[in-house]
Amino acid sequence: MSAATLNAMKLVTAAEMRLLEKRALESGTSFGDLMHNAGRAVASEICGLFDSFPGKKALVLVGPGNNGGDGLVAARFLNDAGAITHVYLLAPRDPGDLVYNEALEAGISPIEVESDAGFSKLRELLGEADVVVDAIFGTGLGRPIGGASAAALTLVAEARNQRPDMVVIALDLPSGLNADSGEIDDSTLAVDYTITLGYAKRGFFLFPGADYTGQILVADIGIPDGLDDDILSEVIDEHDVLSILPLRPSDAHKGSFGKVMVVAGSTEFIGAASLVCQSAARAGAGLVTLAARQSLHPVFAAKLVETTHLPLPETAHGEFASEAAEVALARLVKYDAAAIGPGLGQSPDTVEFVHQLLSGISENTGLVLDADALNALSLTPDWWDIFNHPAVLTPHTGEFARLSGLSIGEILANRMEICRKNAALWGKVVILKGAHTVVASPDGRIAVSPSANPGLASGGTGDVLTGIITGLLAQGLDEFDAARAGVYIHAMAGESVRNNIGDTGMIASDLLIQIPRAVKSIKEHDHASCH
Ligand SMILES: NC(=O)C1=CN([C@@H]2O[C@H](COP(=O)(O)OP(=O)(O)OC[C@H]3O[C@@H](n4cnc5c(N)ncnc54)[C@H](OP(=O)(O)O)[C@@H]3O)[C@@H](O)[C@H]2O)[C@@H](O)CC1
Ligand SMILES: [K+]
Repeated sequence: MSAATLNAMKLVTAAEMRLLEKRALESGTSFGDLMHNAGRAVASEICGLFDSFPGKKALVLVGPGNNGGDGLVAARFLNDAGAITHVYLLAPRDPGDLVYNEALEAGISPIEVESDAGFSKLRELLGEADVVVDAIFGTGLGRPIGGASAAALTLVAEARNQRPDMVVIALDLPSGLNADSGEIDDSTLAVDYTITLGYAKRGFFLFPGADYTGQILVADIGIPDGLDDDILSEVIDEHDVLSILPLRPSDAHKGSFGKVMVVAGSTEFIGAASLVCQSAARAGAGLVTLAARQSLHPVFAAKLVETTHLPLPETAHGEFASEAAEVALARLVKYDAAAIGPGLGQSPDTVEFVHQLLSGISENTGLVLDADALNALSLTPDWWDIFNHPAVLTPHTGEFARLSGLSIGEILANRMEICRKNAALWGKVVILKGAHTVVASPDGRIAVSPSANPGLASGGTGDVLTGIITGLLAQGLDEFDAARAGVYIHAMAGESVRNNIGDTGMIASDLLIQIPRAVKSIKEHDHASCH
């Protein structure tokens, strides 16, 4: 979770970055200052990566636009810091270009792109460089990369394979990575570090781009404070989570931490209900009750000893009886939050049961809908016009496709933007699960998980997330806070398991005991950082 160590990290699109730049200029900062700050900050970050920097060999690949301009400034500061610095120009710079002339004055002799296809000079430099900076294209890329720039990037990738010690840095972003969608160009480099200017870009947390950035470092380029209040996307951060976690007063009793009802499980999917109940309790809920069909009760009663039980009436065929929803609703008025859906199945009687529950549930009950509750909703066209209870929806990509009518390809092409738009349309907090899970609020806020853990791609881990969020809702958090804190705690629990056993063979039950440990670690981290 390397990104989690960064301070609250806002995420911008290329258009938002241009807007922030415009605001900075309007508030009196000059573009020259921004570029100077950018190049200096990048050089300073690079120096900090080495125990001793003087004498190191730095190669800066410079493109035609302002990203290349930043590269020229960075080269000057790397030179000042004692590096043997070479600049390789992939396109001619304007003779009147200030930063180009400053580089010349500092004694740097830029090397013009070679006209022969062999790139012998570039190969020679790559054979020796300790650090290579990709300053070819930034947010202004307008078409696929071709010609000398593509060839140069390919040569860097080859050199990097031969000399793994060589450190490759992307300035602002790896050339060819789309700042908004995370799409990449064929020649985009998978770098060791991305030193990004002012703000991290959304595309760093979207695939395939997320696999290309290496560690992300955000360089301060002097955009004045207070200009980014309307930037609503960010990476979920430990300090934010700490600030929203419920307090645990010493004189608490079980009622202090809220009551959760879990409506889940079927003959086929027994385990889902257990995982939700245990996760809600592990997230701190005071009391968890499982409402499941009565014939399943003996199994659950043996397995879930801390949970209380509400057996629901069923038919002779093992389906929910028509009065089952009424029984659940009568009890639900005493509960603070409910999780509905995991492992319920999709038979017509179950769908009818879910519809009855959702149409009768009180506004005061915090609600998390997952799995078969989402599938049941999807069966009603324009379901969001009818079901207007506030709720957290936790779809994976397939469930999101059913809820929205979009194809999986359309969703994967821009998960953040799609999630944001649909959260607004549906009037719900929506969690689009996957690597770098996205949480979107109807008011436009987006929170992204810092974690992409393949170990979590196994059955039941989503049920654990649902339980955690419902447990947090019961303790009084609002939907968006419960969702982002829940996603973060779930990710931390997953990282702990991965650290212990690796990313293969992790099972959802492994996460359970890690939930309170994750909460403890968040609280202790704050304690440590205060002293
Ligand atoms: N925002 C901020 O606050 C600050 C931003 N800063 C920096 O500005 C960067 C954005 O700069 P930018 O707009 O000049 O774009 P950039 O990526 O350098 O390239 C554009 C050039 O490339 C060209 N071109 C495009 N595609 C091409 C292709 N496939 N193949 C060949 N050519 C291609 C295009 O020319 P054209 O399309 O007209 O042919 C144009 O000449 C940003 O990433 C950051 O580093 C800082 O300096 C200061 C503060
Ligand atoms: K770049």
